Order: sequence, then structure tokens, then C-alpha cells
Amino acid sequence: MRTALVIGTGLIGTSAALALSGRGVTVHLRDEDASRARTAAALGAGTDREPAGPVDLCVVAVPPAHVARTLAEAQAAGLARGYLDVASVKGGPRRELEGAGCELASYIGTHPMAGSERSGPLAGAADLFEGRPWVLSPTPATETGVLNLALELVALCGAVPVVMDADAHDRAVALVSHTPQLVSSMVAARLEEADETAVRLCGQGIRDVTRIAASDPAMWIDILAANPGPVADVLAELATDLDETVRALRSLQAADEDKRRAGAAGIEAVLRRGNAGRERVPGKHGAAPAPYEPVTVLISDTPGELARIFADAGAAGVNIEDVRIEHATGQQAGRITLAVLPQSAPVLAAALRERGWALRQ
Ligand SMILES: NC(=O)c1ccc[n+]([C@@H]2O[C@H](COP(=O)([O-])OP(=O)(O)OC[C@H]3O[C@@H](n4cnc5c(N)ncnc54)[C@H](O)[C@@H]3O)[C@@H](O)[C@H]2O)c1
Ligand SMILES: O=C(O)C(=O)C[C@]1(C(=O)O)C=C[C@@H](O)C=C1
Repeated sequence: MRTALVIGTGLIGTSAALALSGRGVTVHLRDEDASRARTAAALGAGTDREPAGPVDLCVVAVPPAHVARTLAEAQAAGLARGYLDVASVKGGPRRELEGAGCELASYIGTHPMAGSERSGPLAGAADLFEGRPWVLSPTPATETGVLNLALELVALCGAVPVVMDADAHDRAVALVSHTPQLVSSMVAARLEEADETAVRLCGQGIRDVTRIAASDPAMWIDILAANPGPVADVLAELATDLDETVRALRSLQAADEDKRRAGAAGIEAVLRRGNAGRERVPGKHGAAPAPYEPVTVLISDTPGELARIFADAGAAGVNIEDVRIEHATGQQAGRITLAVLPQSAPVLAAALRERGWALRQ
């Protein structure tokens, strides 16, 4: 692939454009809000000038409800050899495209399983998709050349291609993405009217559970409107678990000891099922979850501190597999937890201690 046109230069479009530009592809950027395309260009994602002729691949990265119309217009203008979208739902946009009489041979539906609660070009990052699954849903009509262009895009973004039927994809993401978004929003919504003294106690647990509650509602209304049935099915199962958990908690309040014992067993069952489900969440690059070990360090909230600790880990020859930062309430300090391979943990701890870092349990 030598040339690409990205339509919709928000989080996903800009991230893909940054990855493609970084690997030598000439990328043209277009957005209905021209200032967003200019911002993406200023970030090094490509040029906001229109291409002189048809490009190799047109990437449509607009909200799901705009995908079919944007694709139909792009195809009618003959902008590219191949077209794909990156929307979080696949069945609905495909049916809309068919309904709009779009030409399906040059089209493939795709969905990168990476993102953020932030939107817009400034949230974009060239490495957003690295090691992440990227679903490809070709139709029987999709030309091999177009499938190959999509595979090339996925490879250039460092992602892992997963070929999947559009409706199977929508059922899967109802479970692993769309329901978690709603549950996160519902937990965060409990805080809206909560007493300030309670909110001040927010620790890492609620931060982990509610990060995606900061997502753009307009985008998520689009996504959920295109996948309501499968999401409602998963939520109904969750509602059963919720009912049982409420009953178990009420039993724990009972005077009768047998009832309390049954309540405790009910709570334990849901927690253990949670442990088992969590163990199935794949680790980095889709591998089995890795048993990383945490090295926790006190860090001051001042410029250059993160760069310094990463450089010290690098100098010790230790690869950081994951990072988490907890900010201390009302202090210019926090705790950074570096997840490393078990054999690297003592090496890293010793190296950081030697360089004056304050390690914590
Ligand atoms: N946010 C995520 O985590 C995530 C992850 C994977 C896939 N997606 C999918 O990627 C797509 C883009 O999402 P995003 O998070 O980058 O959103 P975003 O809000 O950051 O960016 C969307 C951009 O599209 C532009 N746009 C809207 N309608 C347009 C039109 N008709 N023509 C041209 N530009 C138009 C907007 O101005 C905006 O700049 C969506 O379909 C979404 O479902 C999102
Ligand atoms: O990491 C996040 O912020 C996301 O929620 C990203 C996430 C997801 O659910 O994994 C959200 C929606 C997308 O369609 C794909 C990815």
C-alpha cells in the first residue's frame, strides 16, 4: 500500500493514520470538521490536502451511524481501490450499505479492538493498535485484493487480524465491550448524587471500573443502537446475577445462622466465578494472561519523573510489560506500579533502590 485516505480524523482515524504515515504510506486526511484534519496533519498523521487521484485504501473512521453514507459517497466519487470502515458494530452498517446499493466487492468491514474513553485527534497514538486484535468481516463479495489491503493495514498498525462473521462479531463485542461500557457508566452514575465525603474516598478500584464511563455518549448511543439485542441479552443475564447477589446480601443480614451461611455461599460463588472469568482475559499480544509481578514505587507528580523511572528500568535491562499509576488524593505524589516478568522483579527492585527510588509493597 502506497497511499491511503482516512475519513474521520478522530481517535481511531488519527491513530491509524499516524501508524501508516510512520511506515512510509502517504496518508490524506479528511474530516467534516476541517480543523480536526488539520490537527491530525499537524501531529504528523499525513496531509489534509486532497489526493490527486484514487488512493489504494480509504479508511472510514466516522461514528457508526455515518458509516454507510460516508462509504457510499466515497465509492461514488471513486476515491480508492479498496474501502473499509472501523466501526464498533459490523452487522448494521453492512446491511445499511447493502440497502444503499453500495458496491460490496471493494468493501470490507473491520473493527480494531483498541481504543480509549477519549475522542478526537489529540487522543490518537501510533501504537494504539499494537498487539491488539483487529476483526475483519469480509462478505462473500469482498475481492481478495481488498482483503489483502485490509490485512496490510492491520500489519502496518502492528495489530493481529481476526476474521469473523459480522453478526458473530456483534454478539462477541456485546459481551466484551458494549456491556462493560454500560456497567461502567451505571457504577459511575451512582457517584453523581453521592455525598462529597464518599467521593473523596475514591481509590483505585472505582477508577479501574469507571475509566470508560468518561466515553462520549453520542458515539455510544450510535454503537448500542446498532447492537441492542445482543447487549440486552447479556445485561439480562447480569440482572439475574444482580438479583441473586442482592438476595444473598439480604440473607447475610438475617438472624438465622443457616440463612447467613447460604448468603455467604452465594456471595462466594459470584466472586469465584469472577475470578474464573478474569483469568480468561488474554494478556498482552493476545497471549495467555502472563503472571507479571508488580514493582511499586513512590513517585512525585513533577515533570520528567516518569521518563526518569522508565530510563532507569531500561538501564537495568528490564522490559516493562504494563504500567499503572495511582494518584494520591490532595498530594503532588502517587504510586507507580511497573508490571514485569517474575524473574525481572528483583533485578528491577534492586536497580531502582540503588538509584534512590522509594519502593513500596
Ligand atoms: N473509541 C474507541 O474506543 C473505538 C475503538 C474502535 C473502533 N471505534 C470506532 O471508530 C469510529 C471512530 O470513533 P472515534 O473514537 O475515532 O471517534 P471520534 O469522535 O474521536 O472521531 C470521529 C471523527 O469523525 C468525524 N466525522 C463524523 N461524521 C463525519 C462525516 N460524515 N464525514 C467525515 N468526518 C466525520 C468527526 O468530526 C470526528 O473527528 C467509530 O465508528 C467507532 O465505533 C472506536
Ligand atoms: O480501552 C477502551 O477505552 C475501550 O473501551 C476500547 C474498546 C473496548 O471496549 O475494548 C471500546 C470500543 C471499541 O469498539 C473497541 C475498543
